[in-house]
Amino acid sequence: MAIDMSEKATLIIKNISNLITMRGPNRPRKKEEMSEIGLIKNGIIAASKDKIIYVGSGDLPKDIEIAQDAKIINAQGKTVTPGLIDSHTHLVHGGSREYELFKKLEGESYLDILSSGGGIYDTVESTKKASFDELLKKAEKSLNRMLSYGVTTVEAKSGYGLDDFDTELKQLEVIKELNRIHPIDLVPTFLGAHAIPKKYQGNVDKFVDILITEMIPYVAEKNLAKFCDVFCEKGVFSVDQSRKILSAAKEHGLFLKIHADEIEPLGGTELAAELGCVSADHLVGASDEGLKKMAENNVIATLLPTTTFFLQSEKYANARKMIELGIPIALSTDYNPGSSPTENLQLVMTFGAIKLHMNPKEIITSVTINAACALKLEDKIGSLEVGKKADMAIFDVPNIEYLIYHFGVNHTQTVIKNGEVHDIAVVS
Ligand SMILES: N=CN[C@@H](CCC(=O)O)C(=O)O
Ligand SMILES: [Zn+2]
Repeated sequence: MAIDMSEKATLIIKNISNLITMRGPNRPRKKEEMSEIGLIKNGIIAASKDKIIYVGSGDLPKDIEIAQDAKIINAQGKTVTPGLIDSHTHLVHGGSREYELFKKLEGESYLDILSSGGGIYDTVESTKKASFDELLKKAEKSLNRMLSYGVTTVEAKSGYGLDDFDTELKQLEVIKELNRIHPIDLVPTFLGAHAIPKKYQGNVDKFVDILITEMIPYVAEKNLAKFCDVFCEKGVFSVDQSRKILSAAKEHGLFLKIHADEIEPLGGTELAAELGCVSADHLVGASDEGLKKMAENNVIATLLPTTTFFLQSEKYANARKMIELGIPIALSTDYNPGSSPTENLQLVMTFGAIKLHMNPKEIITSVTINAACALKLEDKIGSLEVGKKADMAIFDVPNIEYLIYHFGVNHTQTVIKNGEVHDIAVVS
């Protein structure tokens, strides 16, 4: 096992029944690699402040110095994984849309609700009305929940201001502030192209122009986002409009994501391959041709099965076909007030098994190293290896199969973020 003896251990987790390291190359894992989780039985892991300095089994080598006030955790009977990564969320928003669930139960579709001025537009109004502090407090509560589920890094999008740039910026500033005050690391994404603003419904190209010439350059220049995203969907942004927006973002140095073929097979998957998006997300309606192109161009598929569930759709993304084609998969909550109001990534993992037919090892890969790659953070997080961040979750479960099987509850006992210990109240 690799070892760094230059610093004293400040945290040791020992007697770990199942230590899931995810060790291996710092790149997206595909095909059979998605089932290589680097399991160590009777594992031990040591960190010096926020960095991992040792990963192995049995005892710590004698030559590692232990700090006097080192924290030692006994993880007998437990399972330890890299801190989970939620790589697609709409974390910062005002209000809620519980009424929409019941409209959908009465037969209205998500896109019907959106085209009649509800859905995302409803949240745009609530987010405009909410103060910076109100948005901050609400998102902080969600982040606390996410941390409690074992999540240590979260992507967060704007997208509830649209043409109201001040609201878009307010969301991005809230994300920046949360990054400062909350243990979870946040990765900001600009999603001004989340719906056609009501004012531009007859003139979408004008809004695309504003996005390209004003909003994206400003967001990039002020370093307010790492990624740019577009909702490419029937009745929202077309493939051509999405191409224009994402190409401009690329020119301004932003990495790309796309909400692609979520409901209708429009061609967002093909566009993701053409532009070299880091990830294409949703993909329920993706064409076989589009998927082949994604595989050829190393685009990660971020799948969001709780969204499909909550939209009450019969058809889920074809994860097995994607894995067969060599597309790396990340799994995420898509936490948002309309189509996936849950912060529970453990629940998403269960959906990964039951609805996407992924095996437990593929599922763990999808919420650790592949999710890290979907955020371009694979050099820092996603696996437990010397030199990487001390971000880990200790689950009170005998194996990862159990974590996925006993569903809808929280199995986290302790979360380690940047080497800091956060105890989570579990019922045992
Ligand atoms: N589909 C577009 N955006 C979100 C939903 C946002 C909302 O409904 O507020 C999604 O990824 O599911
Ligand atoms: Zn989304």
